[in-house]
Amino acid sequence: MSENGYASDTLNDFAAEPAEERRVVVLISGNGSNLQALIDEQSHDRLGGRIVAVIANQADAYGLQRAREAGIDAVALPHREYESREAYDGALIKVIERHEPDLVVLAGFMRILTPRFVQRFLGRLINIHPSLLPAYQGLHTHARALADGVAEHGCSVHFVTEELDGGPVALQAAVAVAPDETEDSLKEKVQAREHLIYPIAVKWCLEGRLRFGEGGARFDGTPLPPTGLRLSHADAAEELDEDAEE
Ligand SMILES: Nc1nc2c(c(=O)[nH]1)N[C@@H](CN(C=O)c1ccc(C(=O)N[C@@H](CCC(=O)O)C(=O)O)cc1)CN2
Ligand SMILES: NCC(=O)N[C@@H]1O[C@H](COP(=O)([O-])[O-])[C@@H](O)[C@H]1O
Repeated sequence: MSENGYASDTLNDFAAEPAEERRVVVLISGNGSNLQALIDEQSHDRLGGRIVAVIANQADAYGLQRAREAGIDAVALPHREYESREAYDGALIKVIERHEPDLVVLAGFMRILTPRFVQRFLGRLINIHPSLLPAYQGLHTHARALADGVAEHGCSVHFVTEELDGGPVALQAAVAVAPDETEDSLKEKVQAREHLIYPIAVKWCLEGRLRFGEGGARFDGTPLPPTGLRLSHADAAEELDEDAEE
C-alpha cells in the first residue's frame, strides 16, 4: 500500500499523464443519468479522462444504450448468471482489468461489492450515494429522510471501502426539503446535484487532487472532514463553467 493509501502508485502516475490517456470504467445497474452526466462532460473534454467501458449487472440497464450511443464499450454482466457474489465479483474484476482503468466509478451500481473486489481497486474506486453521509447509508434514502422530516438532504461522493457506504467522503451537495416534498420530487432535486458534483469528483480524482489518504480523503493534500467538501450549486456550476471557458 503506498503512503497515500492507494493499493499502488497508479493514481500518482497517471495524474501526471495527459487527460486523454487516463482511463475510466463505469459500473451501472439502471437508467444511467449519472453516467450520462459523465459522458456529457467527456464530450466537452472536461472529465479529465476517457470512459473506456460501461459495465452493467442488469442486461436491460438503459445506461448500456447511453454508452453505445456515445461509442463506448457497453458490457452486460448479469449477476444472476453467477452462483455467488464472490464468483460474480471475480468475473467483474476480469472484465474491468481488460480495460486497464485508472479509476472505477460506481454510478447507480446496486450490488454490494466483496472485500476482494474493494481491495483490488481500493483508492481508485468511487461511488455516488443519494444522501448526506454518514446519514442514511444503504437503500431507500429519500423515503427515510422524508419519514424523519429532515430539512436538508443531498448526495455524497465517497471512496468505496468494504464498509457499505462508509468510505471517506470526498464531495457533498445539499438540497432543502420542502414541506410538500415527495419522494419523487426529492429524488429529482438530489439527482440534479449528483449530475453536477460527480463529473467534478471524477475529474479531481483523475487529476490527483482528490485522493484516498491514510486518514481519509484529501483534497490538494489537505485532509478533508468526515463530510468531505461541501459544494454549493454555484461552486459546482462555476467549476464546470470555468472548464467550459478553457
Ligand atoms: N463494499 C461496498 N460495496 C458497495 C458500496 C460500498 O460502499 N462498499 N457502495 C454501494 C452503492 N450503494 C449505495 O450507494 C448500495 C448499492 C446496493 C446496496 C444493496 O443493498 N444491494 C443489494 C441488492 C439490492 C438490489 O438489487 O436492489 C445486494 O447487493 O444484495 C446497498 C447500497 C455499491 N456497493
Ligand atoms: N445506493 C446506491 C444508490 O442508490 N445510488 C443512486 O442510484 C441512482 C442511480 O441513478 P442513475 O442510474 O440515473 O445514475 C442515483 O441517484 C444514485 O445516487
